Formats: sequence, structure tokens, C-alpha cells
Amino acid sequence: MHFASDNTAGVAPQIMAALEAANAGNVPSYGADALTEAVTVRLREIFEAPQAAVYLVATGTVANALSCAMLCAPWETVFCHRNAHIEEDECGAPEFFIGGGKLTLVDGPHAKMDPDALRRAIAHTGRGGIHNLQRGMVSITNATEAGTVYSVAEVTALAAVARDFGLPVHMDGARFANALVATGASPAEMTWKAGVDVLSFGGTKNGCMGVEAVILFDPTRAREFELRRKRAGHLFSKHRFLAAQMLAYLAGGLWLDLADHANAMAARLSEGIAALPGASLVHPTEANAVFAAVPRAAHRRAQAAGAAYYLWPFDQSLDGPGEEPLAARLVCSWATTEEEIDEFLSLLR
Ligand SMILES: Cc1ncc(COP(=O)(O)O)c(C=O)c1O
Ligand SMILES: C[C@H](O)[C@H](N)C(=O)O
Repeated sequence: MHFASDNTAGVAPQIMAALEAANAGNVPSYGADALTEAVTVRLREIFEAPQAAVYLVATGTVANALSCAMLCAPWETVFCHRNAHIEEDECGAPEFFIGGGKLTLVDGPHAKMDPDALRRAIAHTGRGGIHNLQRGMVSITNATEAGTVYSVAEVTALAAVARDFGLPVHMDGARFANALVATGASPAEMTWKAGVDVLSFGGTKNGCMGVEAVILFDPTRAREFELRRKRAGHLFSKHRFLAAQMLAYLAGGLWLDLADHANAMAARLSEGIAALPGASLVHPTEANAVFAAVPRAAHRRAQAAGAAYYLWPFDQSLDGPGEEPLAARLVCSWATTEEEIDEFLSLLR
């Protein structure tokens, strides 16, 4: 029973097979290979964005950090939710790659920025002229760090606020596929048509070994991104192996099928937990993660049986005082099975 993170899942067999198939002979390095070109063609088709520039990197953190570095000057700030991954879990990488920029935290329920709160935060920034940090960009996570999802209308509303101030919009889409299948939106509707300028398109959490695509819907600054990626040490020499993963991931809608399965498993788990005496959901389950408060005795049974997951926030402990229910984050992946879910629920009951 593995619910610690979708990062703990293995590689989907179709992706592993694609890596094996790509491992033949010598091919041009550093992205000059045919597979890499095919990825750009395919992502342009999927996103209905024939001019988009596409760059592959190996981690979601660097996809986010380089995107922020390109959209935000060192004297500017990134507006994001206070629980955004770029704030809480990237060890300052965005600020580092920006060259000293800061993040301005915006509130909103269930890790989703509230448009009015965003507008207030942007309006407040930079009023003191030369003495103040300047307005830089907005970053939205979809699916969010709380397992919730922004609808197209919600993304559009946030992007409209950004546009009112002339700010570009980035989307941390480490779990973009999960958000897409949850909403039924098209890739284009959820991104550039809603006002998103740059997307970190995730593959790693959803079955790939390690690949993310940064998609610049306006290719004007593509060369700058190329230079930033190289300078950060993230231009893979054997780039074909990033491309092989991404191409297989996109083939025949595999990316959507894997995300749909993970979301379905989370829905099954969420419904089971919500029905437990003394248990309750902390956030709505809209993608592949369940955030729920569970009685401590249930936690003890599950952990004694070897279930792998984190209490949430991470720094809680079952050894602390009191007997009130404790919250946990339970993440499902492409590899999660119904049997795993049902075994876990039987332990909690
Ligand atoms: C929402 C979100 N964005 C970005 C990342 C960063 O990805 P990586 O751990 O590959 O750097 C993660 C990690 O799981 C994540 O959950
Ligand atoms: C939080 C941690 O950094 C990782 N992004 C995860 O979701 O497991």
C-alpha cells in the first residue's frame, strides 16, 4: 500500500519499452535528434499551438524555476498561492534562477488562489516606485498541492487579473494531466486560451521516468529559454531518452489514461474514507490525492501493516499528545490498484 507520493511509483511499461526501443545506435545529442523534433510536433498538435516552443527537462522543479527566471526579472516578484510548490518545496530554486526575485504569497481556499486576493496583492506591490519590489508574474499550480483543480473559468479569471496589470502567467502542470481529465477541458482551453503563457507540462508523476516539457505558447523568447536551460546544466546530452519518454507518454492518449486511472483510484479511496466514523476530508478530492483527517487508532493500524504515506503537514507525528484525528496526504498513481485501496480502507475501518 503506497500512498506517499506519485513520485514513488515506477515507470509505466509503455514508457520503459520506449526507452529500450530508443537505445539503438548513435543519434545526434543535445536535442538534435528525430525523437525530440517529433515531441515538439506532437505537443504543438495536442495544444493546438503550431508556433509553440517546447523544451524537455528532467525535473518539475527546474521546469518551474527556469520558467519563472524567464518571466520574472531579479527585481520583480512571482505571485503564487502560499502553499504553491514553488514556495514550499523547491528550496528557493525559482528565486535562485530568477537571480534574487521573491515570491509574493496569495491566499485562497484549498490551495487555489482567490482572484480578488491576487488583485489586491498585485495592486499593493510596487506602489513605492524605485524603492519597492516590482510586479513580475503569476504562477498557478494545476492540479494543486491540495489535490484540487482549477476549472478553465478559474484559470481564465486569474489570468485576466494578471493581464490587467500586464503580467505573464505560468502554470505548474506537474500534474496537468490529472487536472485535464478531472475537468474534461482540452489542453488548449486549460492553457493558452485561458491566458497561460508558459506551461510546465508534467510527465514524471504520471508514469514517466523523469521528463517534463516546458511549453512557451509565445516562442518570442525561446532562444533565451534555451540559453537558460543550458546555463543551468539541464540540457541533456543524451536527450533522446527524455524525448522517447515524452513521445510514448503522449502516444494514443496514454498520458490521459494514466491520469484518469490515478484520479479514479483517489476517488475510490476518498469515498471510502469519507464514510469512516470519525474521518473527514480536509480538501475536496478532485485529482489523484486525498487529504483526509483519520482517527489515530486507524493510522496506527495502517502504519503497523506497512502502509506508506505521510501525515499532513509532513511534520506531524502519531507520537504527539492528544487523540484528535490527524490529517494525511494519500496520493494515488497510475500504478495504484483497487485491491490496494480496499486493503487500506479495511485497515482504517
Ligand atoms: C505541484 C508540483 N510541482 C512541481 C514538483 C517538482 O517536481 P520534481 O520533484 O520532479 O522537481 C512537484 C513534485 O512532486 C509537485 O508536486
Ligand atoms: C512535496 C514533494 O516535494 C513532492 N512534490 C510530492 O508531491 O511528493
